[in-house]
Amino acid sequence: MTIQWFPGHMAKARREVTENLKLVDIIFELIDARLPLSSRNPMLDEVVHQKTRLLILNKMDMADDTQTKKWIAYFESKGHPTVAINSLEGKGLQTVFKASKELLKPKWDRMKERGIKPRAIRAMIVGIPNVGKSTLINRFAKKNIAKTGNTPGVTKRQQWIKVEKEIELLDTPGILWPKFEDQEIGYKLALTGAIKDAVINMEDLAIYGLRFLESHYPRRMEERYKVTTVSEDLVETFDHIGKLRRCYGPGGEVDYDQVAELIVRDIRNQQLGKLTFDFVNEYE
Ligand SMILES: Nc1nc2c(ncn2[C@@H]2O[C@H](COP(=O)(O)OP(=O)(O)OP(=O)(O)O)[C@@H](O)[C@H]2O)c(=O)[nH]1
Repeated sequence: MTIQWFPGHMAKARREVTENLKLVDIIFELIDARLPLSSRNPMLDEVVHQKTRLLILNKMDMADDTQTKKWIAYFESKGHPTVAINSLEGKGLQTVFKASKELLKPKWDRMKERGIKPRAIRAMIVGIPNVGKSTLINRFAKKNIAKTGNTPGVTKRQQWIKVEKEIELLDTPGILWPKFEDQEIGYKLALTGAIKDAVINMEDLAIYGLRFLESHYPRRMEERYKVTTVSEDLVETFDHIGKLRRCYGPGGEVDYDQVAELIVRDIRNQQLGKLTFDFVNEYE
């Protein structure tokens, strides 16, 4: 699903998240592990206020492991509990449960002290499009299909999915918009498939991708494309890659559109390995 984020849609999305916040004890902020800053919603801090929150770096199978570890340490140092998971294969889900229980223990202890019978922890997922919200919900749901049904006092279309003995998840995630303020973030989101190709110029994106590889993963670029630097004269680099990978037009000349698509596809399909596009040391 690709959403056009007009002001009206943004206001509606924000309103929905704010409404659902009242129903839950904890927010699972789903982030793309390849883009730990660029895939966060710029206003979520404001929307969430004091609500307990767990940062979940999803798609860890596609991200650079060294960077993922650094990002977890970075967020934790800023006071944000953080875990990394792979929703597609259901890896790391136990860390989500464990962290949720730990984070809510003080609240639950207080409830017990006041004689309130412990109930399940209620959670909701919030994240930008394509970050893996539905995949994670399905993963949770399949493990423990029993839906708990409508809870009194809760809008009837909302269902709670029992994901674990003591945890329930709202079956509708909160979808918020990504950051679009700068072009670089746009390119990063496009390289991970979070933005539709139609709104992006493929050649610009491929050039951004190559320059990113040159500065952050030069050895992998060399292995794949047999170049160590991106030439000032981009035609030279495109010609080189085009010949290497046989991207020819009908007349036998290098087809630059094909080259651009190939580079973007290679990056997205992990032909250059596991990549993280936000480098933690650039933000520290
Ligand atoms: N490799 C990998 N792919 C994942 C993971 N989680 C989700 N995906 C893939 O990411 C894509 C988007 O996942 P969705 O679950 O549809 O994302 P969403 O956040 O619900 O997207 P919207 O409905 O657009 O808001 C799908 O192709 C998933 O298979 C993961 O942990 N690892």
